[in-house]
Amino acid sequence: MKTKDITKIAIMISIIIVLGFFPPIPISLLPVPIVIQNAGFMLSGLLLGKKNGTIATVLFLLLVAIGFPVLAGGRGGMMVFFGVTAGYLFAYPFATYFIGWMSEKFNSNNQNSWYAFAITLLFGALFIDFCGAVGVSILSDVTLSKSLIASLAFIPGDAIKAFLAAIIAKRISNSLGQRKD
Ligand SMILES: O=C(O)CCCC[C@@H]1SC[C@@H]2NC(=O)N[C@@H]21
Repeated sequence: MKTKDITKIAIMISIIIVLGFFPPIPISLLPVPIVIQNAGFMLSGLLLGKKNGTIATVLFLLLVAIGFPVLAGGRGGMMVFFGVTAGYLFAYPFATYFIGWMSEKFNSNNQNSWYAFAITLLFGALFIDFCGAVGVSILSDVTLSKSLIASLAFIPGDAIKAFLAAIIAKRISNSLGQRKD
């Protein structure tokens, strides 16, 4: 792996950590808060692609697992992977991979923001919210149907994050593309 790739991965992990500084907002419908940090996994796939993006996401989750309090709300440790939000955490690397894979295959350099938005909405929002809702129903006393219906509350916010991630990815890809190094 090149130094450039390692640097990009390190920067992306830092971005995901910084996004975790925004305090989670609890909702009454589910024992799962609104967070900003999930936008980091969208950006990871769009900007770094399937391989490096997934490495960044997995390394971030490893930091969480070994106890660094870098998850939204300052949480960390193995227990979060058995907690009520575990479905979301396990979905994050797959979402990053799918976003990276689809954007590399059909939208190199994130030139078409609408396409980037569509795949980010599909995998970064709907897929994660679905896996998370299934996890909530397994790991709490909320039924699957209630969990799925309540998860609809996340969709507007996650759609806005997907839209912003697509715009940011295009701007960054454009400005890096213009550099001569
Ligand atoms: O930090 C955690 O333990 C995971 C939190 C997961 C929150 C999920 S991510 C998708 C959906 N959108 C949100 O804003 N919150 C939930």
